[in-house]
Amino acid sequence: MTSPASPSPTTHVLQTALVGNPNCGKTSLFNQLTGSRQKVANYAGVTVERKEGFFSTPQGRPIRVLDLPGAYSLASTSPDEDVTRDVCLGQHRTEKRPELLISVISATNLRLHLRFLLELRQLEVPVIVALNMMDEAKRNGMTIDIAGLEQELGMPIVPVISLNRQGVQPLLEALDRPLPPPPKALAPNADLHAEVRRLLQAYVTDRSAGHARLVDRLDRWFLHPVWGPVILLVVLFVMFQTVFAWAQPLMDALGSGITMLGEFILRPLPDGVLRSLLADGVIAGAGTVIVFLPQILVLFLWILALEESGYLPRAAFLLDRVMALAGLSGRSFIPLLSSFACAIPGIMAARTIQNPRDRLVTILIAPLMTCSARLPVYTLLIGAFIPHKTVLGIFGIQGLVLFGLYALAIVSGIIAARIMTRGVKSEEHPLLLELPPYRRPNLKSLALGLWQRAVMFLSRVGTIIVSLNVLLWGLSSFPLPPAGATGAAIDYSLAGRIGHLMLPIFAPIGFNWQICVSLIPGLAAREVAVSALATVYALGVSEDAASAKLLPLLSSQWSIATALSLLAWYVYAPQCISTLAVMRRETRSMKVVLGATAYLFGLAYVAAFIVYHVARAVTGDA
Ligand SMILES: Nc1nc2c(ncn2[C@@H]2O[C@H](COP(=O)(O)OP(=O)(O)OP(=O)(O)O)[C@@H](O)[C@H]2O)c(=O)[nH]1
Ligand SMILES: [Mg+2]
Repeated sequence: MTSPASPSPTTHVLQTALVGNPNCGKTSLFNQLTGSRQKVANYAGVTVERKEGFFSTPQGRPIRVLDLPGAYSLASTSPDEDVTRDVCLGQHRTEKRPELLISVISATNLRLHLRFLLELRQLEVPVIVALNMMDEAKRNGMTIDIAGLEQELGMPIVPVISLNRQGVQPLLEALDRPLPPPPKALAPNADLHAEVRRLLQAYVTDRSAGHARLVDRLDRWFLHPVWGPVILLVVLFVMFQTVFAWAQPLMDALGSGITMLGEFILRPLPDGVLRSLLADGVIAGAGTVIVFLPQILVLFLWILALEESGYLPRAAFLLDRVMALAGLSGRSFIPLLSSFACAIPGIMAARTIQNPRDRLVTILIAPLMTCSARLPVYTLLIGAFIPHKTVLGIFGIQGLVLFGLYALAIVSGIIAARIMTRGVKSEEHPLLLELPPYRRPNLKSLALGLWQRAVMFLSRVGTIIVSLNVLLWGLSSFPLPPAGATGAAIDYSLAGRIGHLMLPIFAPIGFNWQICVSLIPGLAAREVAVSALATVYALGVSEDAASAKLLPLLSSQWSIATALSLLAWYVYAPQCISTLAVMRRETRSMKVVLGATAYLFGLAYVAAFIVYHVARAVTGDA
């Protein structure tokens, strides 16, 4: 990654690294300095890898800065903290030891953060202290004698607010001054806790009691043994209801827009291969997936707001007992929760788990958590087969079914983890989780986060989805049917034949050959199954494909048992190459990847089989 100020090769580039406790604002500071947009959220353990960036000071000094995972001390206990320790001690495989450490500490949590700062003194590397979150400190009525503390610690301290560029200006100016000398190391047997207490007493006046009371009052509700879980359930429930309710009008508008655009593009084209490629391959494929953008954005609006609010670690704390049912600890909660956005960051977040067994099991069940790529498949099938009605006046049945699919995945994950951890005794250690302050989500960063998601989704549609779909279109259009053939052309194509060949395996779970065809490109990425179905069905019908809507087609051609079976398949099937690749990278074991693939496909098949046959018995379908 390069920032606007990539240095010229001849000048010396100062090597620096941001070091500090988790959640003190290192990545926020990194983003302000370098203009990048790395992930920031209000809980410990967001950054799990080092990230590099470049910038220059107001006087033009070129600087390379590393954003490091948060650590509580240099005695690392998990794979993410290893990176920080190795870089600081100069033991990292590829990173040289930084010439300057920028120690980030939060003014609102000095008791914890000063301890790590004191530990850095033994490194004998120059340190500049970025005293972050000065806005909150001021709001809470804290006063800090910066000059006094600076003198005592022997390191320059600059107050910063990492929420905007202006707030980090003091640090930029400090970086223009000559490097400070390395601070003097403390005596090897010094009591760091006692030292921190002394420093706080001498230099900090904390009047944030009122603020602390507010946090306590909120925690009394959110962490309450009965109300806590009730609130969590209500939050999740409302979230899934709104995914349907808020997004629907936008999806309808987007759908009509795409149909109009398609007609506009296709009108001048004569019948033939080009028209079919555009209509059945590109427009039917990309169009059917793009309409899901509003739903994905509503889901992410919730996720981003929850991440920033400080609520997530509280939910993890509440669910510690539920996680114990799975043989795991609350530590696995955030990696698993991240997997609801996408399993890839979820699997990477498992680096924050110290216990290797818990880490592996978390990685293995992360793909079961319902990632956002499943949403198009779920919504399409729910839209086609589940009536758009409400029960008890307010709960949409469609939202309920969606909630049910998420719940099924969670319950399955717990059972799978339970089985995997059976017989292997976990070292019992109590859950130690840092509860961050509550914070009102910042509208600008929410908007920015949503924008990034939208760009990511659309570029996925524009690249992987369209290209796979064009490939599928080719396979479904050629070879052309023999002269005088009567059936649909796709029956004679390569894809049609492959679909028919696969049928004996999938017929017992109610899949038809069209679904079989869509499963193949759907192996690369889940949403592709939707665009692939659109193409296969568009090519199979005689009227103009752009007007052939997938939803009514499915509801008229599939039985509800088939639809439910496919939904069950999608709860489990590991249809995402990138997830498997990240699993391989994080566990460094092909055996784990193959095992995970086998167990997930096995589960998918069994679940689809049961659902199909039960649904047929219930609906009286022949
Ligand atoms: N009010 C306020 N909030 C801040 C400031 N700097 C960061 N934050 C918030 O603090 C939280 C943590 O920020 P991050 O930048 O993700 O922290 P980090 O140190 O990189 O955390 P890890 O990667 O988990 O170690 C987020 O909610 C930020 O929005 C600040 O100066 N003022
Ligand atoms: Mg970070």
